[in-house]
Amino acid sequence: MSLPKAELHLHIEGTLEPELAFELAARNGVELPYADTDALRKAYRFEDLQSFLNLYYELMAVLRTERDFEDLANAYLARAAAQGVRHAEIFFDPQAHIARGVEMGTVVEGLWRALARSEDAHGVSTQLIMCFLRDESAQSALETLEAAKPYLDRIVGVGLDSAEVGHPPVKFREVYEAAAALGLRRVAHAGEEGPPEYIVEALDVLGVERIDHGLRCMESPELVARLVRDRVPLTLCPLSNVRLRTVDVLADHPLPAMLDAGLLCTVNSDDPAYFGGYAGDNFDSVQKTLGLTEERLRELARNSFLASFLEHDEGRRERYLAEVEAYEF
Ligand SMILES: Nc1ncnc2[nH]cnc12
Ligand SMILES: [Zn+2]
Repeated sequence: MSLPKAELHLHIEGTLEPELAFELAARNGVELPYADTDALRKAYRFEDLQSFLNLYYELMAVLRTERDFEDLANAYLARAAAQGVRHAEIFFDPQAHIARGVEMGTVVEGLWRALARSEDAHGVSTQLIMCFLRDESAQSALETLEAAKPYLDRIVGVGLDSAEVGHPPVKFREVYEAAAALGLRRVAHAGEEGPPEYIVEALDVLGVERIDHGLRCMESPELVARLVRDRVPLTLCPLSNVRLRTVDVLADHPLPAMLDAGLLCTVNSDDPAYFGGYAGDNFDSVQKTLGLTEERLRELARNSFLASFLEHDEGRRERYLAEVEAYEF
């Protein structure tokens, strides 16, 4: 669906399509333990978040040079643009690269080469959000923030991702305080597999402005009331939820109930190469399977721009919002 939208929950490493993975593997002399792209695609059957993360981290071995990160981001931006994405706030996972001997500068500069010409090349404005891996130590997150200091003009905010359960937001209090002091915006994954309490903690302890996923807020009417009252955006990823078995089938997804409750929901792709669709595909799926009306779809698109970090550029936000209103289904 080409309805104009902002994508606010997108891991750039999760856009690595099998074809590009093999191309980069050949370019860098990296051996992949899969015979071909078909064999790799067959591995895309996940039991839960961890089983996905295992493959996600394994395939990152092919990303080694600035050019690799540039090619990765360019491929994503072209696909996103074709599905109506007008603005993308892009997550990246520096610790997963630094641990393999790929420096912060290689990652950020490589991504930046694509992002810097994205508006001209694809008509998509962009921002970068650096995520901390929550299954790594708090000390490692602090070191990562330190390593990012030379690149802060290219990074709008920080996020928190990877294996959720057992790694509550409070573990990262210090690094989020330091990030806030540096003027960085704050978001965090919470309530994907973890309990509603993690959402509360992300808000109260980490001071986040948006919750990534946040699905499990629906278990707490009190929390829903708070999220509605404070207009806290949730960056939902319906196809991801099905593939990672957070919901059994898309028809059971709580998105309609969440919209009815007055939550500020957005629809995003998370790791589109792995979960069967980009942003527009996610919109198509919820329209078809959940029967969302055109007015609801327009609301989701509007929300995506309202929840974006375009604050410094109100003119642009207004232009995007006008495009949403003018869109003809
Ligand atoms: N859906 C997700 N949840 C947590 N960490 C992630 N890293 C990449 N995708 C993720
Ligand atoms: Zn995610």
